[in-house]
Amino acid sequence: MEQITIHNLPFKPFVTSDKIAKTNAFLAKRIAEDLGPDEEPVFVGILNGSFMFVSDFIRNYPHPCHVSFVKLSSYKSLDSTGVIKKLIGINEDLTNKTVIILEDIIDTGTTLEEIYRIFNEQNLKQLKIATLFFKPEAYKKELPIDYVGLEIEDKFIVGYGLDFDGLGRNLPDVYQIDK
Ligand SMILES: O=P(O)(O)OC[C@H]1O[C@H](OP(=O)(O)OP(=O)(O)O)[C@H](O)[C@@H]1O
Ligand code: HPA
Repeated sequence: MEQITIHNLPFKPFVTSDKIAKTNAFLAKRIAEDLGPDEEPVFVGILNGSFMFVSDFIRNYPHPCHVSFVKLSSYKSLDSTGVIKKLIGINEDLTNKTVIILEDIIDTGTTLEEIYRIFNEQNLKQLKIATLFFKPEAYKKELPIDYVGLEIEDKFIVGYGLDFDGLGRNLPDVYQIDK
């Protein structure tokens, strides 16, 4: 893998698609073991970034499950604006359901806070959070994160669904800003 340029900024290879695939399998196995075969969880992906993760993750999930998406948005560029908008919500009734949120990345935790606010209003059986990437040094909240794929340093990444100003989501591997 070579260094790449997106919007004039250099990015270096960081996590290969192979490592991502292994991490997905590990997360799905752990969640399946915790929930067991009869739970029928609703996996909820947070758009846009999570679309690739969700699609690969659920292929590794061995038991019956549902899949849905919500769209919230805060990031405009490299930094969070801190403003969250809920653009698409879930229509189905989640009362008494086990909901597992699937995030591509938890960074400052601003989005996660909003997720807890929205889903705690519904009378769920349980709410669990799974994220492929987590930046512990950037995380500013106390909210629990149940399943973490990979802990990473506090540097901007792109690829595998994650974008930098709209570009880079299609990259199968993940790249880290090189500066
Ligand atoms: O912990 P935080 O600091 O809130 O950052 C994490 C959020 O940022 C990204 O979404 P973004 O708002 O960029 O929207 P996108 O998924 O459409 O790219 C990512 O997909 C997470 O949802
Ligand atoms: O490092 C990141 N890359 C892309 N999107 C993001 N959203 C929060 N952190 C990131």
